[in-house]
This record gives sequence, C-alpha cells and structure tokens, in this order.
Amino acid sequence: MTFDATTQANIDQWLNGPYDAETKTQIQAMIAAGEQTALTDSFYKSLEFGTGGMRGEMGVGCNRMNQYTVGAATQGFANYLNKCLPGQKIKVAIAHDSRNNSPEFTRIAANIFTANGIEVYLFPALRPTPQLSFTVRELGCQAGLVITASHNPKEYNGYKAYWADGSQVVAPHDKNIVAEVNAISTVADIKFEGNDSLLHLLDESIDAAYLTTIKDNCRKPDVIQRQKDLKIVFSPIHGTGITLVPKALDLLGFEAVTVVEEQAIPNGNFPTVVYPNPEEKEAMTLALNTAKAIDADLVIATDPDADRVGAAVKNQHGEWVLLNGNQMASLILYYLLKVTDLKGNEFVAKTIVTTDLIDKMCASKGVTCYNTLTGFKYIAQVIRELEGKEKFIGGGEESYGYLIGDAVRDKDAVASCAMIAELTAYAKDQGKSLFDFLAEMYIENNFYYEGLISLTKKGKAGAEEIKQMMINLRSNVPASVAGSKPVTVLDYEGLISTDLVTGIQTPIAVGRGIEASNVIQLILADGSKVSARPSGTEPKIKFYVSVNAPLASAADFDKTFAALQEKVGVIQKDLGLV
Ligand SMILES: O=P([O-])(O)O[C@H]1O[C@H](COP(=O)(O)O)[C@@H](O)[C@H](O)[C@H]1O
Ligand SMILES: [Mg+2]
Repeated sequence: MTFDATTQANIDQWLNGPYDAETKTQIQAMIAAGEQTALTDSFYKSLEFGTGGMRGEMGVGCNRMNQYTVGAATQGFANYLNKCLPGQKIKVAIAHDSRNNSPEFTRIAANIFTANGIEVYLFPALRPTPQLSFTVRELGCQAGLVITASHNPKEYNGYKAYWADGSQVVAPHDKNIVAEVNAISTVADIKFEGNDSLLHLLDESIDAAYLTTIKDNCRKPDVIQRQKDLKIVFSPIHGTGITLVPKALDLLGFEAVTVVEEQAIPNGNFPTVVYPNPEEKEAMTLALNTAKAIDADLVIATDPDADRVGAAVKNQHGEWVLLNGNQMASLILYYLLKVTDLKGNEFVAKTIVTTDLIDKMCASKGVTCYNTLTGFKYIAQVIRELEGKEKFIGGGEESYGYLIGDAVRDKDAVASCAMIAELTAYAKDQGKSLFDFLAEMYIENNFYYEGLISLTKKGKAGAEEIKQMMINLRSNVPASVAGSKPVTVLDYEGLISTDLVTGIQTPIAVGRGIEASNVIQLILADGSKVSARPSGTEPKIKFYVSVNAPLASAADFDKTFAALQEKVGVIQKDLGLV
C-alpha cells in the first residue's frame, strides 16, 4: 500500500507517537488487512469544524472522532479561551447525547478543561442540545460544548462548540479555535488529567429553568386548556428528547401524550431505525403506527440531540402525511405572525435555502425576514447583532430546525414540540386540523413546494468529486430549466449576484449571517429557485429546488401539489440529478 505524503506522515505519527497501545494495535490491524481506503480516509486530513461543529465517524486516526481528536479540540478550545480572557474565571457548560462513547468523550473534555483551570458545569446525564445553549446563557458561561453528531448515522460522533451568547461558534472564534487546535503538534500537549475541584454537576434546577422558557413561549394557554385532550404521539428516536419533551408538553397542559415505547430508551445503536433522523420517512414509521393505532391528532419525533423535530398529521383524506421542514417552519411562523401583538420592530430569521414563503408572509405583516447561510449559528448571529434593537419572534430552516424566542440560541426541538402541539390545538379549537391550517396558509400566500436531493460522496475521493461538481455548476449555467430561463445567479463563494438578462453584477452584502461560502443559487424567470452546496456536516452535496403556484381553494390541494411535484421533478431531471 502506498499513501500520499500527508496520510503516510500522519499514520507514522500515530504509530510512533505517545498514543495508547490499543490505538496502535488497531492501526496495525488495518495495515495488515490492506485497508487502503479506510486508512486514507482516517488519516488524510484532520477533522474540521463544519456547519454544526466537528463531526466524523468514530475510530482511530486524525480524521476520526476518538479520545485524541476530542482531546486536541478541547485543548485548543481551552487555549483559546485562556488567551481571549486572561486572568478571568472561565466557565464552560457541557452536555452530551445518547450516542455510543458520548459520556466518555464528555468526561475527557471535562477533564481537559479543568486541567486548564476552567470551571466545568456538567450535565450528569444526556440532555438536549438546545438546553446546553440555554445553560451557557443562564449560568453566564463563556463557552459550551455538546458531544453529539446530531442525526448522523450511529457510526458518527461530534463536537458542537458554543460561545458566551449560547450560539455555536462563528467567525472569528471558529477559525481561532481551529488555529489553536492545529497548533497542538503532539498529544503530549493535551492535558488529560482533570482537576475535579473545578467540576460542578448540574442538577434538576436547570431543567426547571429551561422548561420555564418554553412555558413563556406559549401564546394561547386558554386554547390548550380547552384542547388538553389533543392526542399527541411523541418519539425521541432513542435520543435525548425523552428527558424533557414529555415534561414540556405536560407543563403546557397536554394530557394525552403517548410516547413510542420501543424508541423511548436512549440507545446509541438506534436499534429500531436505519438513521436516527426525523427527515427520513423510515425513522417516523413506529411513531406513525402508534398514531394510527390510537387515532392521534399529531405525531412528533426528535433527533438524538433534540434540536430537530419531524411531524406528521392527517390530510384531508384522513391519511397520515409527513410535513417537511419548510412546511413546519412556515406553519410555526404563520401562527406566530398571526397571534403575536406586532409592535413594528420584530424580525424573523431563516436560511437562504429555506422556503421564500416565509419571506412573503413576513412582508405581508411588515416584519423583517433575514436570510442567513445554512447553520443555525448564523440565525443566532443575527439575533446577537440585533439584540436590544429589534425583537426576534422566531426562526427556522428546511432541515427540521426551529426556534421560538431568544432564550435559546440554537434550534430547539423541545420548544418546537411544544409550539407544534400548541398550533395543532389552536387549529383543532377552530374545528380544523393542522393540515387545514397548512392549506389556509397556501391559499393566502401561494403553495410553495420544495424538493431536496442529497448525493452521498464519501471519503477523500468523494470530497474531490463534490468540489468538481460545484466547479462545473459555476461554469455551466443552463440556458433553460423546466422551460424557464435562469434570470439571476447568486454565488456566495465570490459574493456576487449576476443578472443574467442585463449582465450586471452586484455584490452580496456580508453581515447578518452572510459571509463567503460555497453556495450557488439560480433564480428562474417563473420564480422557481435552485440552490446547490456541499453539506458541512456529512459527506454530501445538496440540491434544493423551490417552486410555487397559487392555490385557489382547499379542494385544489391535491391537483396543485401534484403539478408542483412534477415541476420539481422536471427541474431535477434537467439538472441531471435524477
Ligand atoms: O446537523 P444539525 O442538526 O446539528 O444541524 C446543523 O447542520 C444542518 C445541516 O447542515 P449541512 O447542510 O451543512 O449538512 C444545518 O441545517 C443546521 O443549521 C446546523 O445547525
Ligand atoms: Mg440534531
């Protein structure tokens, strides 16, 4: 086997450096078995910070999640905090999800922080990611950490890093932390021996404080009181949602909540699903079966770190249908815009690949809608920049993440479950279902339909292929897509918007959650939109297509939906994606 120089140097370093015997034995076994691709993918680079922190498969190597990469990340994070805040008492809050090795990685990180003189506030057991964001703010910590790979497959783990405002780190802190991590040249520089006198275990009072913020989000307690029998099926999909979602629903007054028993116990092997991701239809199957058995009103399911939530309701034919992230983000904001007493300084935030239906609804209410890069950290950045000037109502993104109010600065599936239950109760109180509510929203604003295609391209070879696909897209803008001419290209890498009709180029403004990023958007003459970007959390390239058309009445729902689905299919075909 031969490797490129970097891969070989990294393998040699791990075989000869001060790493433990088990790690070395595993590397030697891979060499003996001739695992060229696995070795390359494990050693060709170091794990990087992406859209949602650092994420990778667990295993040996500098490009895998293990005690050394978690250790280096934490030592770098600690070095940066100590440099930024010299002489200050620094506090960091840490939580973890239900994944295999999450408690072990958490303990390693806690030890390294305390070894570097930093006070650690640790959740003694698994907790939702949004609760960590809340805790950082509540305890006045300077930083936070969650050991989780969110909804990724079970082989993965990850490292979500937070700053003092409760948001995942953005520039300049993200780059500065990475620089500190890269400056660690040997594992001997990592202080693994903790100082327990700086370790504080969090207790249930922090659960109560967090749940209070969810109660504060509630707009219509009287409606919930009347609809307390709303039948809700909830699944935590073996993750952290079990710790607080049932409590949040109970606190709001919902009395008919059924937890999907087979998925209630946290388990890092996620034994009842292929992927623990509520975006996947398969992951929702057990919850849907439970709902059918008891004739429920609503199904909700959270991902392992409980920042995403999937939902299902019955359509006008009584069939269970899954609502996607664009639909749910729109529904939550439709409701919030309807029931909030608007004073004129409110705003909403969403990502550039999330449905423009939200922009339209905000415009009709005179509410500003900010569009940010993908990553809830950018939505949090807008909230931070506008703190004290404008009031954040809520935000959301197509990948099943939503936030209500600003007590938390990351997407919050616990608060979202409560809000989705509330708006379903609100609809029911008017003799409607959540699906009727969806149709009403489309009748008022147009029926927006979005389709996402994600192509998985793993390892070093896959990363190169994705890079090339983005280059090709930039150099080959099609003359026509689904019979409609592209009129504008937005290239966020060069931060340039090009009017294809006049040829005029204008810069895309930086700030408010926008910076240079490898994303291209194509706007078609008929208002359709295509976006392409490499995922920052998984080895994937993502293509988002958005189309819309008027919806005359609820009776036309199926016809309009079919036409829009067909159109998305044609666009995807014209772009060579299907
Ligand atoms: O994975 P999570 O739920 O932590 O979420 C993170 O990653 C998602 C997918 O990002 P990408 O398209 O780059 O893979 C983003 O939409 C989300 O804003 C971010 O917080
Ligand atoms: Mg998640």
